[in-house]
Amino acid sequence: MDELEELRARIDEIDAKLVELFEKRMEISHKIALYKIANDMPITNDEREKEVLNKNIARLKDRGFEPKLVEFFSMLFKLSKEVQNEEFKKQTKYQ
Ligand SMILES: O=C(O)C(=O)C[C@]1(C(=O)O)C=C[C@@H](O)C=C1
Repeated sequence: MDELEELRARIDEIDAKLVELFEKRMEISHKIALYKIANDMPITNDEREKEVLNKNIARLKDRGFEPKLVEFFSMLFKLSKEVQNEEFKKQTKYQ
């Protein structure tokens, strides 16, 4: 295998793990939506988002990636809240 092929094979392995974890995160976010609906809570919790973001920034070995990680988590929160919003809409439709 030449170098590019090898590097792409490593990216493919990482992507497979990312997809698995992404799907798990979204499923848990969906469960959180059900809890929030049952307990009359809002979708967004800015404090929790800050906490999650800071905890994960602290895990970086190379702080140069911090702006990229901030973007990555902003996208995760956005998609997570979209999943929750879809559930909220479903539940309020027939009430
Ligand atoms: O922890 C929550 O309350 C969630 O709904 C999960 C989550 C997340 O995706 O991490 C999503 C929305 C909130 O604004 C905060 C965090």
